[in-house]
Amino acid sequence: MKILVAEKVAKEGLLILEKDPLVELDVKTDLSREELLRIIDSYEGLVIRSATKADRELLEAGKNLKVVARAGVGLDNVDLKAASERGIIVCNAPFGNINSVVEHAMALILATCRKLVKADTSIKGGAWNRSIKAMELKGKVAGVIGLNKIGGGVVTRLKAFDCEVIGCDPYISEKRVQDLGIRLVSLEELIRSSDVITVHVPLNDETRNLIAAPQLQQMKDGVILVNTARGGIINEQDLLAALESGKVGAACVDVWSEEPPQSEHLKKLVAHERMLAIPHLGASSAEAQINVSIDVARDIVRFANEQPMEYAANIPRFDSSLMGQMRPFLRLVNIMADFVSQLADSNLNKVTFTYQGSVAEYDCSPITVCGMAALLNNKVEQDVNMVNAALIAENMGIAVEEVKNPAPAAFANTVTIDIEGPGMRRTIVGTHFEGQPRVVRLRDYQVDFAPEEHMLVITYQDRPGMIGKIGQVLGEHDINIAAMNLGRQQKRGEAMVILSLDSPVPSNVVDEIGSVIVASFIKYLHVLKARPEQ
Ligand SMILES: NC(=O)c1ccc[n+]([C@@H]2O[C@H](COP(=O)([O-])OP(=O)(O)OC[C@H]3O[C@@H](n4cnc5c(N)ncnc54)[C@H](O)[C@@H]3O)[C@@H](O)[C@H]2O)c1
Ligand SMILES: O=C(O)CC[C@@H](O)C(=O)O
Repeated sequence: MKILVAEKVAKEGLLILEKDPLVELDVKTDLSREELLRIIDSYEGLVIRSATKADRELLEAGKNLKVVARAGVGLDNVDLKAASERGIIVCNAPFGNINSVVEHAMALILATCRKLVKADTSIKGGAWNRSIKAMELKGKVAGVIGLNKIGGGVVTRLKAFDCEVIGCDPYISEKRVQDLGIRLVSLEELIRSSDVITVHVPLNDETRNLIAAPQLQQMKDGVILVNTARGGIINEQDLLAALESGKVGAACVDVWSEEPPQSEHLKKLVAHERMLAIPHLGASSAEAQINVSIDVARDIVRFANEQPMEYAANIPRFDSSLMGQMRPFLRLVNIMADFVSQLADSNLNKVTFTYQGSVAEYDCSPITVCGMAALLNNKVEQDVNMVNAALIAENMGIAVEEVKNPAPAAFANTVTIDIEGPGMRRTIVGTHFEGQPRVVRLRDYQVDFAPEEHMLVITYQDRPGMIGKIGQVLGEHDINIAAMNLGRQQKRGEAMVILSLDSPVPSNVVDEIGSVIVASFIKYLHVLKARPEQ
């Protein structure tokens, strides 16, 4: 798998990639956008930081791309929708640089309160200005917007400075707020009451311009504002105006809507005397760079080795503590979907995944998506995976339903896939027994077989000698039967036989068996997903 590392990442991660025999590594960190667009189609993986825009244009040019790894937290420079449509997995390193940014935010809050940069510039200019007045945090109100990883870390540090910390985050749990031990307030209240405001939310349509002229207007006179999250969350033009009017006492910005800042208003903002301007250095500690580089490298190696990735952002995944328990169901549903999709010869209108037993107590969406991917892979030209399965089903007008029933049934846990199309319905029920996937119902027949790579499914009118005839035809063509399962509802009624074979069954042999026993249905299935795991 050819991987392009397009931005500088720490050597610790590169070493991990170099060591993996399945990875071929190219480190090219000085490419222009045009050069990158020209060569990207020869790579299956791309590693970036925040400077490379993995937008639709780049992802479309990367015809062979399978994974884009962002060595850092923010995914705002990656078009997740475009990646998902193309089945490209996007992963990041959501934890590796958190501590670095938390400490950075604290350093900037303190440096701004203490006017340290002004003091430094003044003494370096030969002055001895002891009239520079700082503001203490003690006794002040510090407002933290966004209370998860970085915001939460900033809250804990701020509390050590004896200030009242208040926070705003409409999506955080009560438990998290209790653990942080702060007062949760509305954005309006935070804005009105805080002496210092620090921003830690992602940049998206909801948070772009979260703080603009109307909010700045409601703030306390002389408020201190710090943004280490993303440029654009605080409207930069409005911030400049508020600094100029004196409404904002001082500001510190680490992240910019344009990096590096080029436009006139940004240059003016950078140059403002009460602005501490930083060139996006939140994650630039030695420790953070090693962490994120290792995190993305490990995920790429997992991907190359067909192991579940830890930090894939556009694949539904289990909590890592559940992975061991749930992985057998992924294999089971993969095999069942591969099997049953080959029994359906018309378009699909609806697919229902039913989970019965204790498995239904968990989030089953990763199993459903995995099953949909296996189903659709047999139906469409495009390569379908867990990233694009839901989108492709939606585009094809296939309704996907998930039903969960935790009540115990005959088997500890079962998965049922019902597929429906015009005048067609197929049902398969599976479980795993002693660690092996088994099919326990097909249509309305109770069966019990372990799916294998080569299988024959036949229904016919039950009468003596039929099994012998099937065996004879297969024998004449040197096809060995590995296992046989017979399902029947009543004596001499319709019977279903499912054969596992050691080799493929050519279509002329299928036709011959069909005519010898006058089969009402016969189909050879090549169940690729049932191949033994490596
Ligand atoms: N300066 C840097 O170098 C650097 C490095 C890493 C991350 N970051 C940025 O820091 C920010 C925070 O990162 P994180 O890892 O803590 O993210 P996170 O996803 O862990 O937390 C974000 C929090 O913001 C909350 N939120 C979302 N919308 C909100 C809204 N409208 N109002 C209030 N809260 C809202 C979410 O509920 C969540 O709790 C991101 O923008 C990220 O890109 C910057
Ligand atoms: O790559 C960087 O240094 C910036 C990273 C940071 O903004 C992030 O989102 O993790």
